[in-house]
Amino acid sequence: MMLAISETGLWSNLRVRKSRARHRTMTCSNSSNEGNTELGSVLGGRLYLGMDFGTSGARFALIDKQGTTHAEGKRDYPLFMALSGPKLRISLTKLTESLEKSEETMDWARSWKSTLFSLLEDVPSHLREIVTSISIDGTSATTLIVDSNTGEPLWRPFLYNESCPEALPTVRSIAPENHTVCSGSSTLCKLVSWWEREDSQRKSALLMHQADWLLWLLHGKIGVSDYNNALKVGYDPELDAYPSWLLSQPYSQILPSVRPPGTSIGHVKEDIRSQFGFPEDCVVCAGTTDSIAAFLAARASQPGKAVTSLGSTLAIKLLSTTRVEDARFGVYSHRLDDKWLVGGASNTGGAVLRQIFTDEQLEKLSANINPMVPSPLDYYPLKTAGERFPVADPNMAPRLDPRPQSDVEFLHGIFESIARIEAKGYGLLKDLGATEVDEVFTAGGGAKNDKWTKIRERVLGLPVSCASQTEAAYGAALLALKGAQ
Ligand SMILES: Nc1ncnc2c1ncn2[C@@H]1O[C@H](COP(=O)(O)OP(=O)(O)O)[C@@H](O)[C@H]1O
Ligand SMILES: O=C(CO)[C@H](O)[C@H](O)COP(=O)(O)O
Repeated sequence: MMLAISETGLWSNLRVRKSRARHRTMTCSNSSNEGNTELGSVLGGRLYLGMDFGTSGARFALIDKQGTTHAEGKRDYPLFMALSGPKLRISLTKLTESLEKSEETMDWARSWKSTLFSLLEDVPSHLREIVTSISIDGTSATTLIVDSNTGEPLWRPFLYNESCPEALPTVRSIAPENHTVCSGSSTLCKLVSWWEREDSQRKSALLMHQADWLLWLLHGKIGVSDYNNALKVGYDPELDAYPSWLLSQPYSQILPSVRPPGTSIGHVKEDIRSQFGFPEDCVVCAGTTDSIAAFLAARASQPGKAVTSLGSTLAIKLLSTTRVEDARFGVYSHRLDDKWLVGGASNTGGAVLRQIFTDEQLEKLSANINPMVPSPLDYYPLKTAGERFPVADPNMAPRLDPRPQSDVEFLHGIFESIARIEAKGYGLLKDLGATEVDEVFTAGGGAKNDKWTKIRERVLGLPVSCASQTEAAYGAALLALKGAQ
């Protein structure tokens, strides 16, 4: 039995394109998006819906064939606690303790499902009627083990940055040396960890990623993933198949099927279609991961161009003609059509900032930073112990001292230290043989901080600019557009 402690799905930043109003896409340069705003003039009369399920909240973007945004919105994840059985009569103290440990007892699947349907409600109903296709990106390696008959989770989800090092010896014994799955936070380590812990439910179990499961709620064809989300369970996007060393394992029976991102999986289920007023021909398309969606949104198409997602975490993606992977450093390559998105994801990033400063404080303090003067402070900003990239060390400790008296200096030191991690990441990709980076675009909440951008330009020694679009949801909408075509 589930007890919903509180539903805090806050409605924020819903920006609907008003007829005859000028619409402003969410860009760093605040360029406006000129054009006839009459609904009837929506190019081709059809719209494409992308949803991004990030670390701290979810967003949607609704675009037309030309890429013009017609509506966008955001929801924070509501807090559902998975309290069951006699604990229902727990004391307030126990409940408070549970809330404090909310990450362990949070009912994430219920929160994501609730957020999905809240976001669909937030899409203006008159626009929903002309939505042709939908796609979703989710945090990479966020893993659900569900009942293949009902889709109900059999276990709590393993989050993207969760590590299962106890499974590493088994995974290393079957995978090629330094393969992408040879990291404690890989999906395969999470699968092996569950498999070795649970034998009663193996027969009906099915592995799905966060984006796969949310898309399944819309199309109803269980067990379909994409080759970006499936990379970290061991899918080989070059072979376009699971490798034999994985298929020969007993748990390969619970792996999902895999499609290229953006390909149509099927029509929206009838109950969902009638509940939200989607047209009969509305299709649901295979998704991707959040940092790849952010890369797609930036529309960087030449090798050497890169996108740094400065969200709760720091994920870098470099477009390369060569594939590179080395789990010792948390480096792997995603396939993007005929090229490779080489990169990795660090646990440093905005989540550390959010532990210390509010967004308003970040704005105020940043105004007093001189980005051209290097900070002498040498931190390794992490929320908790454990790092994935450019060092794969599940025990790496956060380093955020000494803390200076001045919060401006403290924030400057954090920005500069994260910039150094970013620079180390790009340098590592070059050393491992990837195409050398020549320009970095930025996505995510940190993209709007001009002072941080200047610090990063100085530390990277490269031009750093704002992506024309900064939202992963926009990238997911481009996938939906691709799927419809
Ligand atoms: N002005 C700012 N300067 C730097 N970082 C910021 C600023 N405003 C918000 N952030 C950071 O952006 C992060 C949220 O970015 P977002 O892309 O929404 O994250 P995610 O989707 O990964 O949850 C927060 O952790 C916050 O600390
Ligand atoms: O940090 C993350 C969540 O925000 C993910 O790890 C990020 O998506 C990087 O993974 P991938 O490169 O597979 O997209």
